[in-house]
Amino acid sequence: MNVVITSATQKETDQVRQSLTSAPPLENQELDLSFHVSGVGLLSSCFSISQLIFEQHPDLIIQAGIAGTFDNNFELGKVVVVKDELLGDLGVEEYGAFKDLFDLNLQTENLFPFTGRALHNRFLPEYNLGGLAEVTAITINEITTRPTRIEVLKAKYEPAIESMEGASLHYCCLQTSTPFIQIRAISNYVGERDKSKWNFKDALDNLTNAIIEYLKQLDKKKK
Ligand SMILES: O=C(O)c1cccc(C(=O)CC[C@H]2O[C@@H](n3cnc4c(=O)[nH]cnc43)[C@H](O)[C@@H]2O)c1
Repeated sequence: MNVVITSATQKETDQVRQSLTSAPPLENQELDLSFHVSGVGLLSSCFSISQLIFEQHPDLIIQAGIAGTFDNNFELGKVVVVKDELLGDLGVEEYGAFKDLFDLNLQTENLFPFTGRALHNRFLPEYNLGGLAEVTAITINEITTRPTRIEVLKAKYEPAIESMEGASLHYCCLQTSTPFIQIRAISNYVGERDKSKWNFKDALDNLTNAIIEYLKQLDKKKK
C-alpha cells in the first residue's frame, strides 16, 4: 500500500521519521511509506499535493500537522482528525460580517466536491482507525488574530481548529478520489501570538505517537 505522510513543514514530521528509523514499529511491512512537505498555506500545498497525487498515485495520504484551536476546553497537545473542512477567509468582510463564496453566490453549495459548504472526508468511516475525535476545521490564509474576527468565525462555522493547508488536502483528494486523513495536534489557542505560550513539544510528541499508532493499525489492517 502506497502511503504518503504530508506536512506543511518538515519539523512537523521529523520525529515520526526518527521513530521509524531508530526502532521500526511496523511488523508486517505492508506499507510503502514516504514523506512529502507541501509548504505553508493553501497556494503552495494545493499545487504540491496535486502534483504528488498525479505523479505518485498514493493509496492513502495522511496530512500530519499542528493547528490552533478555537475551543478553550481543548488541552494543548490534543490530537484530532478533521471530518469537515471549510474555507475560512475566502470572501469579503463588510459591515462587520464575513461573506464567503457561497453567500456571494460565487460557489454552489453541494456542488462537488462540496457537501453543504464543507469539504467532507467521506473516507473516515474506513480510515479513522484509532477512532480519534472528529472535528470541523477551517483553513485560512491569514492566521486569525483579532478577537472580533475569532467570534465571527466561531459563530459562522463552529470550527474546533484552524490550519493553513487542510482545505488543500480535502479538495485535491476529493477531486481525485484519493483516500486521505488529516491528523492535527493542537499547538495553540487561536489568536495567541506569543509563541512562548504555544506548546510545540506536547503537540509534536502527541502527533508523532498518534501517527505511529495509526501506521501500526493500518499495517495490521492491510495484512
Ligand atoms: O517553531 C517550531 O518549533 C515549529 C515546529 C513545528 C511547526 C511549526 C510551524 O510553524 C507550523 C506551521 C503550521 O501550523 C499550522 N498552525 C498552527 N497554529 C495555527 C493557527 O493558530 N492558525 C493557523 N494555522 C496554524 C499551520 O497549518 C501552519 O502551516 C513551527
